[in-house]
Order: sequence, then structure tokens, then C-alpha cells
Amino acid sequence: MKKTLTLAGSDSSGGAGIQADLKTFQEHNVYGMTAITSIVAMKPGTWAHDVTAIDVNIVEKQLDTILSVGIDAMKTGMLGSVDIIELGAKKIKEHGIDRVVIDPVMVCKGENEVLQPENTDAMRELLLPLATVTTPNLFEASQLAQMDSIQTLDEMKEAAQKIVDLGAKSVVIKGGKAFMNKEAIDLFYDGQEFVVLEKEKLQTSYNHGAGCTFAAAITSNLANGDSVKEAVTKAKDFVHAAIKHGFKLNDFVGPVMHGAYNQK
Ligand SMILES: Nc1ncnc2c1ncn2[C@@H]1O[C@H](COP(=O)(O)OP(=O)(O)O)[C@@H](O)[C@H]1O
Ligand SMILES: Cc1ncc(COP(=O)(O)O)c(C=O)c1O
Ligand SMILES: [Mg+2]
Repeated sequence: MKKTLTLAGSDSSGGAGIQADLKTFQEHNVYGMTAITSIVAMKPGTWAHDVTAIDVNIVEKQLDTILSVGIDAMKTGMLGSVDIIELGAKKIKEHGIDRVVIDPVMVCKGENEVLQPENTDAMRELLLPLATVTTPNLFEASQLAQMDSIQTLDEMKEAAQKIVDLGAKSVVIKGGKAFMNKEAIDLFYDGQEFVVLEKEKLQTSYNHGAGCTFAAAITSNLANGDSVKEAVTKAKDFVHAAIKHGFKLNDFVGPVMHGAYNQK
């Protein structure tokens, strides 16, 4: 059984974060383990997000547990503090982990404030150089690449080049729903070739957790031995099915259906 680690936040509502990662790992037949960095709760009635970072010492105890077992691949998601980012980078280096998916979570869909602005610089400087692949959405890519905005495919390519120059071995920039294009496109770049991944754009707002699910699917595929390009291409199909079968949870949020690829 291949083993994976997610270093990420807990989304109490079950669609994103650690919860999305574990559900996605299960669908890929890999054994998932979790180091929880922060806890997200939502206010009933408004669904305003309330984020609490976990003490870095407790995150370290979780990582030490998991890394004593050993892993085949890992991902990061929401990281609660600069201390936790520093810790994650230190552990990746100490253990020589070489299949690392960095999902540079900065915003939750439906929220327009950057969760923890001070984390962006730490992710850029400490985590990107350790990434086998990083999976920013358009906003996150513009923050990492320090560009004003990304609106065209050429600007996506420019951002991808900058992110690889910062040390990531490869990057997939998620155009997703936001990119002005008929299809939902993502741009993959490994320093050698640009690959545009295209799928039908689904008209739905039940897409909570799509990014986490995509990154967790890539992590699973890497653990199972796929090349990065294969892992990303398969993950795009996996998350597409999940979004297609997204559903309304309440008046505020609709998560993706993590199991849709296998079940539908
Ligand atoms: N409406 C949509 N139709 C089809 N694919 C989508 C749609 N929205 C997002 N995707 C795809 O889902 C994956 C996750 O992207 P996205 O939802 O933009 O990430 P995030 O949740 O991190 O903002 C990407 O492969 C993206 O292209
Ligand atoms: C713990 C956690 N991680 C990550 C995310 C980002 O989710 P998405 O996959 O929609 O980008 C969220 C959003 O609510 C979250 O609560
Ligand atoms: Mg995301």
C-alpha cells in the first residue's frame, strides 16, 4: 500500500482541506495520513470563515509520527502560520522527500481576503524550491509570481516561468472557472514544455474543495508511480468528475463529490 501525507487545514464542512484529501486518497487506493495545521469553522447563518492555527509543536509531533512510518508522496494545503511553513520545509529537507505537491492555498472560494498574507512570502521562498509540482489558482499564481493579474494564456506562461525560476520543478496554474475561456484550462510547465490541459467548463458553483481534490489526486498518482505530467493529467479528469457531481450542502456551500470519478 502506498502512503501519503497531507499537511493541511481541517475544513469542518467536509469538502476541502484534510477532509477532501483523505476522501481523494481513499478513491486512489493510497493510505492517507494527516498533520493538521489549522482548523476552519464557519459561522452558522453567514458562513464567515473562522481560522485557528494549530501550535507549531503539535504540528511537529504529527509530522514526526507520520514520517517515522514513511511516505511515498505528500502534499501541503492551508498552512496556518509562517512557523508551520518553516517546519514543513525543514521536514521535507531532513527526510529527503522527493514527491511533494505544494497547493499554495491563500484564499477560500467565496471569501475574497487572503487568509494570512505573511504566509505568501514564506511559501514562495521556503516551499516552492522543494516542490515537485505546485498548483496555484490564478490569484495564487499572480501572488507567487508577483504579477498584478493573470488574464491571458501568455500571462499564464509568464507566471509559470517565474514560478519555475523560483525553484519549483513544475507548476500547474489552474485557470478553472475564473479564466476567460470557453473551456476550463490549466497550464502545466516543467521548465521544458508548456502543456495546456482542457476540459469542458462546468456551469456550477458547487465547486468547494476542487483545488484540494485536484492536488490530492496528483499526490496519490505520484505515490502510485506516475510521472508528474501523467499525475496531473489524470487528476484533471478526477476533479472534473467531482465538480460535475458537486452538490448543495446548505444555502452557503456546495462541495465537489470526491468519489464521483469511480462511482459515476
Ligand atoms: N467550472 C469548472 N469546470 C471545469 N473544471 C473546473 C471548473 N472549476 C475548476 N475546474 C478545474 O478544477 C481544478 C481545480 O481548480 P480551481 O477550482 O480553480 O482551484 P481552487 O479551488 O484552488 O481555486 C482545476 O483543474 C480547474 O481547471
Ligand atoms: C482547510 C481548507 N483548506 C483549503 C481550502 C481551499 O479549498 P479549495 O479546494 O476550494 O481551494 C479551504 C477552503 O475553504 C479550507 O477550508
Ligand atoms: Mg485552492
